[in-house]
Amino acid sequence: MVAMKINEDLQKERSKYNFDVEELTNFLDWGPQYTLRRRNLEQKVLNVKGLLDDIPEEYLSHKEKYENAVRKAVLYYRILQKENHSNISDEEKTRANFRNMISSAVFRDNSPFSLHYSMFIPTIKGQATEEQKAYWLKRANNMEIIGTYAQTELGHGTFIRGLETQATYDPETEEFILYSPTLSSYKWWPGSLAHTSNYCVVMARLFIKGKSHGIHPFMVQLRDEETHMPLPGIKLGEIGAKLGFNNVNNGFLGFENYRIPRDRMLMKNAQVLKDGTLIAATNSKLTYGTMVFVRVLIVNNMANLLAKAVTIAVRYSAVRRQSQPKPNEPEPQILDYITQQHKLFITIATSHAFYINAMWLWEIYFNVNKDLGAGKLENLPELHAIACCLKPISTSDTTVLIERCRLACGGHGYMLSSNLPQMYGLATAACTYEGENTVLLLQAARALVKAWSVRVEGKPLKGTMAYLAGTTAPKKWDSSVDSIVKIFQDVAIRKVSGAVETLKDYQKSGLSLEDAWNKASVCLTAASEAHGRAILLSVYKSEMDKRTASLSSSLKKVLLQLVELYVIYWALEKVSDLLLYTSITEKDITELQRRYIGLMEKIRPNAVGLVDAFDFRDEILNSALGAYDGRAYERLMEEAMKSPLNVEPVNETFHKYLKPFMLGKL
Ligand SMILES: CCCCCCCCCCCCCCCCCCCCCC(=O)SCCNC(=O)CCNC(=O)[C@H](O)C(C)(C)COP(=O)(O)OP(=O)(O)OC[C@H]1O[C@@H](n2cnc3c(N)ncnc32)[C@H](O)[C@@H]1OP(=O)(O)O
Ligand SMILES: Cc1cc2nc3c(=O)[nH]c(=O)nc-3n(C[C@H](O)[C@H](O)[C@H](O)COP(=O)(O)OP(=O)(O)OC[C@H]3O[C@@H](n4cnc5c(N)ncnc54)[C@H](O)[C@@H]3O)c2cc1C
Repeated sequence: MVAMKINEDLQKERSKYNFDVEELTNFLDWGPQYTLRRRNLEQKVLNVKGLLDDIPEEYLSHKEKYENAVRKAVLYYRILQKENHSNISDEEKTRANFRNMISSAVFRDNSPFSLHYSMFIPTIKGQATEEQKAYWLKRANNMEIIGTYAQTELGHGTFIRGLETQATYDPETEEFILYSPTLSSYKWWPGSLAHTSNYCVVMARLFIKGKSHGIHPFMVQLRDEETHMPLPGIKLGEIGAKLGFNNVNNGFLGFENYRIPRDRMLMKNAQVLKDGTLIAATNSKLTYGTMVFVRVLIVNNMANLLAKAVTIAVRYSAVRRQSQPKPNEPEPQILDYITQQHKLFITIATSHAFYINAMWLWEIYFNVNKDLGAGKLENLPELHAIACCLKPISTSDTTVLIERCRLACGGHGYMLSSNLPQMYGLATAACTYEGENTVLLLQAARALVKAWSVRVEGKPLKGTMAYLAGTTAPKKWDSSVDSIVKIFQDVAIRKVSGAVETLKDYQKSGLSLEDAWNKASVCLTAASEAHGRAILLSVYKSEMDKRTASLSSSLKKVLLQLVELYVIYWALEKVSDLLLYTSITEKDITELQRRYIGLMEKIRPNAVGLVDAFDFRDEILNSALGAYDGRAYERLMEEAMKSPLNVEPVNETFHKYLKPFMLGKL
């Protein structure tokens, strides 16, 4: 094997760590056994020939990009499918996949099968009867069929109750007739829908004997299994080029009186009997189950995206030298600039905070899911409320921080070969999909307003809302990490009480609840954000205290420095709230700022170690700037040479246009 030549600056950085990188990797992976599993899977995938692109995706046309993505998806998912067949529970599978990012070695812009795994299979699991599962899950797991989740329509994404696609039951033939009555009722957006899937779960409005019974899921065959032609009555196509997700084959779908048998309605929660009798679900929101599952997944996914982005930006910042602050001294590594550390170290800490919160959220999800299996629904609203805070906060923070990582790489960060712009595209999509962020914060606000009325009635509050029973009196400032975390709860109490007051005031002025809600909605989303931040901070702190107990003291110290950095960063970001609701003074704020700078100095020697511990192989980073060896300039040049424009020294446009133009002939 040829020894890898490592950039000297990076080599020096790697001699400075004061913790064990492998120990941190194991910690982030949820245990060493999962590190091993992840690495084995990565190796298996990377051993497959033809999976990695010779020509970068971005030089392909829209059509070629899709075709190349499908070619790779087939090779890639065959391996994944074998892994998923191994005999482990969903809970175990989740842990094993927690930091699985190998797909980003294969696709920079997501995959045409991602909806099959992230939504189609989970919907069958969550919405189908045992009998339906036995049939459909087997086919889906074997990838005999490829599916997607078709909910959003041209006219409605957010407002599910406004969906127009009709599923009318015909008791004569025991069939549902699917119909798209308007242009706005066309399904629009589902990934894989355009040319990849041959089946999908369609969310449609159920009509029985002329009466509407709300939205229900239906398993629908879209294409002939042999020829892949759209079936008669199905209108399918692709929605066109997007900011990102260009491998994902998002499509549109309309129905012209398309008939499906009765047993194609997924009937775990609600059933339509042969004679058209409807047995309604115990809770109509059970139909929204897949969305909750994906919202939970997203927090973990954002932690992974951030980890990748910051690995690239920190390694690049260690090899990049710029400016000359001290005369006659060499140009410093840009990582030594405090402003650069301010951009990057919070990104490392945020990734940890999201990992820890995602682990915590997964446990809640699995417990609630077990309860649902036993017919117990009482913890579902809380899970929904938490997901409606953490999904928006994690996606919007990730979007901001990936952009910050890109800016931290200067001009080179603007190159697609850095992979940072594509990661931005993936993160910002998540602010919209699976429930637009503002809309979800407003859902969480409903739960908070309800909780407030429970408090007013003097009844106990449960779980993540229990702290809302605390006093609304101004808080004495105390700068210990534990106290600041607690103060974020106090800020949330004040914001919730303020939002409820605003809402009530508008109602008292004569507005309807709906109009008052609309007028108070900026305060309401701010209250939800504050509640979400309070959860994020307290879970990060308390879980880290718990989980680091068994770690070496050196690693524990580094991890707790990041917790402190995160807490102080947010205290400074939200200083206006602290000034409003606590006794914090200008002197306290200056002290916090100094402490924040001091922490960055402590973290600085470990910066490269911290990102190395994310343990992303170069293929996964897929970036000219972030490779382990730090040869950023060489790779930028290698990538530039892949540009199709560099194939010939003179482009034909010279003869066709430039020359005649310069000679005044054009
Ligand atoms: C295991 C293996 C692991 C490995 C797995 C494999 C790994 C794969 C790799 C993974 C990588 C990860 C990345 C994935 C990539 C994905 C790609 C992109 C996918 C993008 C897909 C999409 O983008 S797909 C469409 C999503 N489209 C929405 O997301 C619509 C939002 N819109 C709403 O969601 C509703 O429209 C909205 C607003 C609630 C109002 O709904 P509405 O009008 O019916 O309700 P109202 O407002 O009237 O009422 C509200 C009352 O309902 C209660 N409630 C409402 N929802 C509830 C719920 N879910 N559960 C319980 N309760 C609920 C609430 O708590 C209120 O309760 P209360 O009344 O007591 O206050
Ligand atoms: C990359 C990508 C992939 C997707 N994949 C799928 C898929 O596989 N399957 C699928 O079914 N769908 C998919 N979607 C669709 C996605 O779920 C919707 O776009 C999303 O739910 C937002 O709905 P919308 O587009 O109707 O936005 P709108 O609801 O129209 O939002 C527009 C604006 O209106 C505001 N707004 C809307 N309602 C309210 C309200 N009640 N109060 C205050 N403000 C409001 C929003 O905050 C936003 O600012 C995908 C979308 C994207 C971008």
